[in-house]
Amino acid sequence: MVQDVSGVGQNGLLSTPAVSAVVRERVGADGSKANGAFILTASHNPGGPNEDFGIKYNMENGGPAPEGVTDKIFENTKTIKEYFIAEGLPDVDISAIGVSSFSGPDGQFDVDVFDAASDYVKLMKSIFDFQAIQKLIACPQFSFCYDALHGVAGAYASRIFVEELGAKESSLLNCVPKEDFGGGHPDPNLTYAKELVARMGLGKTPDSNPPEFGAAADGDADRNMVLGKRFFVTPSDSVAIIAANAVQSIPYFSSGLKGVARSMPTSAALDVVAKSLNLKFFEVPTGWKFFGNLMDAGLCSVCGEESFGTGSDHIREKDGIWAVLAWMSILAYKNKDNLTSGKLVTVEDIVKQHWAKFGRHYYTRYDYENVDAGAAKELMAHLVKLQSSLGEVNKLIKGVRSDVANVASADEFEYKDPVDGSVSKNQGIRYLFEDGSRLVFRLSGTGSEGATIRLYIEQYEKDSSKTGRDSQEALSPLVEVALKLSKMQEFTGRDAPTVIT
Ligand SMILES: O=P(O)(O)OC[C@H]1O[C@H](O)[C@H](O)[C@@H](O)[C@@H]1O
Repeated sequence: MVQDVSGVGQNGLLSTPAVSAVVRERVGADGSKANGAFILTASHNPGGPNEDFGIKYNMENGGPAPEGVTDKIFENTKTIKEYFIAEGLPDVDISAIGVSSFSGPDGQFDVDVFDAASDYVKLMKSIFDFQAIQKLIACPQFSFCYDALHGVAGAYASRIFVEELGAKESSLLNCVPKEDFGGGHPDPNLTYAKELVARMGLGKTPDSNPPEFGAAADGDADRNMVLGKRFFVTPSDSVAIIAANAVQSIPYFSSGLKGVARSMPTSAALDVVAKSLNLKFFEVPTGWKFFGNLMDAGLCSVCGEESFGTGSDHIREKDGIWAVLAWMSILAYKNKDNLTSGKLVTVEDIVKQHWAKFGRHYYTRYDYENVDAGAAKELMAHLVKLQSSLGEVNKLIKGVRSDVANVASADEFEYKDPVDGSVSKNQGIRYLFEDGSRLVFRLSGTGSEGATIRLYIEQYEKDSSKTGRDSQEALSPLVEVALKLSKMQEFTGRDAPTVIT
């Protein structure tokens, strides 16, 4: 949050006593005039007159608004006294491409309906080697299934996977976008993408011959889940594997990665890749907005979140279809010499080879949804209080599980943006163990009822002979410790999480 800011805003826009934001001009990236693009500036004076520096919020990059801007918008909403509703707006046929002109009270206005999928296909073709992916898809041993969960990804999936890359129509599952998502919950995870999970051989009554590669998207297609035959790839592993293979497999990255980034609760699998490849690395708070500044400053090429978001600097949001094309590119590259004969390198092989080289981060997330908001706050306060006496914490841990390492440090995650200097506090409670394990507790910022407590559990295993365990089993000692430490049941009344991923 920006503090101690001097100056008075102009035009009355986004101007508060605490922060002044000035609409300078509407300009495009190349300096040309552009509609609806704002460059907001605020001056920041943290340490006295000599340390004054400007903060530039570049809102035309298409990314989510940074905290400094949303905070100011929120402040301004408190002063709204009235709003107007336009009645009698003409209907626009959004199924027909072209410009429709209307006359309004202020004269003629145009509505331009364009085909976003064509623009997107063009962009993807400039990033990936479509010919290499076509060859993979044409290979008789390869099979693929894509589940759009009746979200918007369906429209893009048939254009890209079927029309451009030659996949069979039958590869597409739930790819007709529906307003009600066909009655399902369009969340690409093992709980909600049930049909895909079963088809990939991971359900209770699995298909007998699952495809080699499966993927799902959420309702607005910005998130993704990647699956192999009877195999789940955690989002944390997915971003690490994409980063490790990007330069060889994806033409867009052929000259190297500028850097990589992950959100704090995402596992440290990416950190290990960054270290080994000597890449710039950033750990940011949860929320895609934090990646945008890094990308605009040329510091980050690939990033990801445990919440099934993966992306790159081709845009300023996560991109579910991009992630699937990235995986297809890796599969195409790894199989380029055995598409006509021999056994395919599978998704599972790629992940296991990655673990053998970099070690494995066992990882799971427990969600406690719709918990009483007061109880959730108390639980978090309890965990913060505990952080001041690590001796007591370690005694407690040993009483629960003597095989769990000691906590080496504990804090509330705080981030200072390296580009604009803004500081984001209280971004999750961390307990960091001597063996590299982590427990992270956060309150969800997106839950719709009561509070959602998220508990992230992670353990690093470097010994390649021990990377093949079931993750829930490997993590069970740490889970036990986390539940006792947080007094989860005492505070929330819950003896089990709502969702485990
Ligand atoms: O706060 P949570 O419920 O964990 O949600 C966190 C997620 O919220 C949104 O979906 C953002 O776009 C993601 O970037 C973020 O990871």
